Amino acid sequence: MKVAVFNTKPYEQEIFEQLNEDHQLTFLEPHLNATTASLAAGYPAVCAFVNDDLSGPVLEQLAAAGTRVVALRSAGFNNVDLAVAERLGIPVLRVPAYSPYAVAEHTVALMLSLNRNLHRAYARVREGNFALQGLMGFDFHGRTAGIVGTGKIGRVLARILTGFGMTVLATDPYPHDECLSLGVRYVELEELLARSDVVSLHCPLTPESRHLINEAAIAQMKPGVMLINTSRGALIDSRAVIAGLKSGRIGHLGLDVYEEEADLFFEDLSDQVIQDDVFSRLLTFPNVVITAHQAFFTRNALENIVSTTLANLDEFDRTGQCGNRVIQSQVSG
Ligand SMILES: NC(=O)c1ccc[n+]([C@@H]2O[C@H](COP(=O)([O-])OP(=O)(O)OC[C@H]3O[C@@H](n4cnc5c(N)ncnc54)[C@H](O)[C@@H]3O)[C@@H](O)[C@H]2O)c1
Repeated sequence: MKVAVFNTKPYEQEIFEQLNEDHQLTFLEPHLNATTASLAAGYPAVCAFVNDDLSGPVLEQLAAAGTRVVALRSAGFNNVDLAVAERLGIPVLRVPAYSPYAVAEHTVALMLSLNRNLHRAYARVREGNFALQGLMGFDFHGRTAGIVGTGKIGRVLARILTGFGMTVLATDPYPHDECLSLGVRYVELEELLARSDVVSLHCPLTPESRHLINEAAIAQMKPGVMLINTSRGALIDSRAVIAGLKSGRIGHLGLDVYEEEADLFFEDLSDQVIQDDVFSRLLTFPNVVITAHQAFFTRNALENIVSTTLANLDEFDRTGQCGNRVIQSQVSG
């Protein structure tokens, strides 16, 4: 198929070129949005990433210019207006799993960095400052972790954290046998928030889960809680989290995602003034570590993303269908 691959970075292009056999791929640097959608004219397939805009108007433009299928290089699809895609007859394909280990391990990297102040220790030692004042952490062993969403990533995290000797609580509308056999106890969100020393988010972003962590949820958390979000930015109300950090209710915050990340992440903005005051405030706290949506970013995961994307396009090209198609009625419940 002729595929317009939007928002390509050199590291992905290299892997696409290694693994592609059958498709005519055109690599485009710009993000997909209402201004750039015209670049896809004449391409039956559009390949897009998490920070591309697949809202209704963009999908309308793509359909009018001949797009027949959208292949996402991601698991999440909250950037797609599925109702409009369905109405236009554009199937949306995704990569449901590429490496839950990559994201779960990055979650643990954030937990350990925050707890042991590695981000501050690294800078201090390079400056010749070998004092320990302010770097004291705590043993994770014996503490309680709360995992919100025990899907593929949450389950890997549960395995790692039980290995640390933590008590693991979880909340998920669909409790999983693997977690139960690890000794994970499923509780309501309120109990999880009240009892956990570490709260880590691994549920999808839906209209229901938007701002799941808001002022009221933060008020229920243990004083000094560590909050980690490697799922989707808008699960957290950033302004409420800033208030929680200022009051000390939140003792540590680790973010790999941010609700307004589309204008920031994946680009080098180091010589520009950041216009987002909420994000800039988050950067000022000593007990906050932010990474720019890199939890997925391992070679294993990228190879899986690319090979599954190509296989999705193959299947669609051959059969007009795809097992990895996102069906709105199956995800909105
Ligand atoms: N930072 C990254 O690089 C990165 C990479 C991949 C995925 N993600 C994010 O991680 C999320 C989890 O991925 P996954 O592969 O484990 O997904 P998954 O679909 O396997 O699991 C999601 C789980 O969340 C549960 N859930 C749904 N709504 C919930 C709610 N309100 N409260 C509690 N649980 C709820 C579901 O029942 C399911 O068990 C994705 O939705 C995606 O947004 C981030």
